[in-house]
Amino acid sequence: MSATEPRATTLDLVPDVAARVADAVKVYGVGATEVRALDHVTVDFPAARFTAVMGPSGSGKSTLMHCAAGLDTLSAGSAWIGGTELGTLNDRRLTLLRRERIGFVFQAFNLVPTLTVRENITLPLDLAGAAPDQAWLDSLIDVIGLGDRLHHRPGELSGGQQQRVAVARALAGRPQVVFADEPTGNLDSRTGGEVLGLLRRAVDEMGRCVVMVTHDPTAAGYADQALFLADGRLVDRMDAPTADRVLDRMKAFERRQS
Ligand SMILES: Nc1ncnc2c1ncn2[C@@H]1O[C@H](COP(=O)(O)OP(=O)(O)OP(=O)(O)O)[C@@H](O)[C@H]1O
Repeated sequence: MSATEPRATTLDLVPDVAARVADAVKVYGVGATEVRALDHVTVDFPAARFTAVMGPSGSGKSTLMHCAAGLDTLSAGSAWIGGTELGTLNDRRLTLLRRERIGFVFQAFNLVPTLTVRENITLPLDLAGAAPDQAWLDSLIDVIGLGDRLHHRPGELSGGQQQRVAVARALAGRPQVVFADEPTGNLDSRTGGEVLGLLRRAVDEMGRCVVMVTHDPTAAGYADQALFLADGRLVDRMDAPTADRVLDRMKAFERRQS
């Protein structure tokens, strides 16, 4: 490619990649306070696959997720959602892309307490002025198993039920990718399992790409692949992880670091 040619902004050769970061570097602060939160990380998040991002506290998991989702910008390298490089977008287009192509699930549920379950689920669509796809919404409501609670407020639901609503909200706009940051961090193991089963169904039955940051080997066991970060670097990955294998790998890292 000549120096005068425009930079490529599509990834046509890899259509099955829903999200990607390439040679990603993120530096916070300057001089003595500089922290290299991501240090040349390249990773693909395939379509219709569930990826768990693991690693010790401070290893860069949230930074990776925030930069991949366009909530934060990279210091160097590129982040892509499908064929769109986020660094080429202005703020308005980035906001639209996040709204239309990405769903988010947070540890703290983040539902609006004054709205009903149904209103919370359709909130992103309402804010975007988009017409809901009724058949899709019906199937989501069916999958989360809260059809009899649609007119309840979040305060009348258990934590696990609230997080199931948050997952439905994340999926309501049929996003290309769902980013989930410790989605089971506030839940006991049984309700956590329900939420993870729901994310799994979003991948298997709805073809979504799910990227989940977690500390929990059991949660990672629901994923198709687990990525391991340490000191801002991608140090390992595991296909078809199980809780036991992930736990063994984490112990091995700890032994190596001590
Ligand atoms: N806004 C910020 N300003 C300065 N440093 C930051 C900022 N955000 C994160 N960091 C630093 O970047 C590094 C990676 O942080 P990050 O939150 O991505 O780690 P993490 O793996 O998600 O950690 P945890 O599991 O504790 O949530 C840490 O050293 C952190 O202190």
